Amino acid sequence: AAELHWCYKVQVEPSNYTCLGPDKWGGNCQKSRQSPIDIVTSKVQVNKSLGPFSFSGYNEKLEWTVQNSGHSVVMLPTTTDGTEVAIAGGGLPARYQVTQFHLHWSRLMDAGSEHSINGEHFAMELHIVHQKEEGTSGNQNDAQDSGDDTAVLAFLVKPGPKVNDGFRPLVEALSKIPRPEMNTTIGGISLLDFLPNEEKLRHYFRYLGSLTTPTCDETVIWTVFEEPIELHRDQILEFSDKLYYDEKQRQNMTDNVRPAQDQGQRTVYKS
Ligand SMILES: Nc1nc(-c2ccc(Cl)c(S(N)(=O)=O)c2)cs1
Ligand SMILES: [Zn+2]
Repeated sequence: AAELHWCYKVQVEPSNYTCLGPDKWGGNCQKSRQSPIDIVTSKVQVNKSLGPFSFSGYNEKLEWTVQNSGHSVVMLPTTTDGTEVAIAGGGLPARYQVTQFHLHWSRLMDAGSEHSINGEHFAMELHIVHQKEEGTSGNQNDAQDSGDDTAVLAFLVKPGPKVNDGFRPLVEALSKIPRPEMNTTIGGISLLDFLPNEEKLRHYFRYLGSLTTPTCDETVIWTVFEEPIELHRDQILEFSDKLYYDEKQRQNMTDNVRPAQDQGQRTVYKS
C-alpha cells in the first residue's frame, strides 16, 4: 500500500479503497505526540506565563492565493514587498511567520472541527500555520526537526445568525476552485478580517503536537483559542457544496477532519 495516497475516512469507500484512510497514514502519523486531541477542560493546567499574543501584519490588507489543495482550501499570502505577517508572545519561544491558512469542516455543525472541547466538535476549524523565525545563528536546517518549528493558531467555528462579512471574499472564491490544484486570488484581505476581535484572544489552550495531515510531523506548538468564530450556516455549507476532492467532481470536499489522537502523557495548558 506504499504507493497509495493518503485521504480522509469519508473518501476511502467512494475511491474504491484506492487511498489510505487515517488509520493507515504513514510518516510520523502512528507516533505518540499526534494532533488533534480532545481538550478536557477539567484536566488542563493554568500556566500564567501564557500571555497575550502580539500579531504583526495581521491587519495588513494583502493579496492571497486561494488553492484547492485536494485536502482543504489553502490561503497563501502573496506578500511581495516582504511585509512580514508574524506572531510573537503567547508563550512562544520565538517569532513565527505566517506561511498559509486553511480550514477543516463538515456538513454537520457538530462534526467539522479537528480539536474538540469536552467531546464537543464545532462546525469548522481554521488553522493559521506559522514557521519559526530562526535567529542569526542560521541553524535553520537542523532546527527544522525541533519540536516547535511550526506554530498553528486554531480557531473553532460555530454557526451563528449573521453572515460573517470577513469571510465573504473567501466563500465567493470557492466556486472558482472546485477541483484539486485549482487556484484563484483574492485581494485587499487581512487575517484579522477572519478572526474574533483581538481583545477576545487572551484565552487559549496550549499543547505540543503534530501536523494533522501526513506526514504528521511532531513539530507543532498548538494554540486553540476559546473564543469561536461565527459564520452563517449557509457560509459553512458552501465549503462542502463548492469544493471537491477529485478531478471528476464526484466527491464533495467535506469531513476533512482527522480523528482525535491519544493525549498520552502530554499536559494541555490554559492561558
Ligand atoms: N495543503 C495542505 N496543507 C495542510 C497542512 C499543512 C501544514 C499544517 Cl501544520 C497543517 S495542520 N492541519 O496541522 O494545521 C495542514 C493541509 S492541506
Ligand atoms: Zn489544519
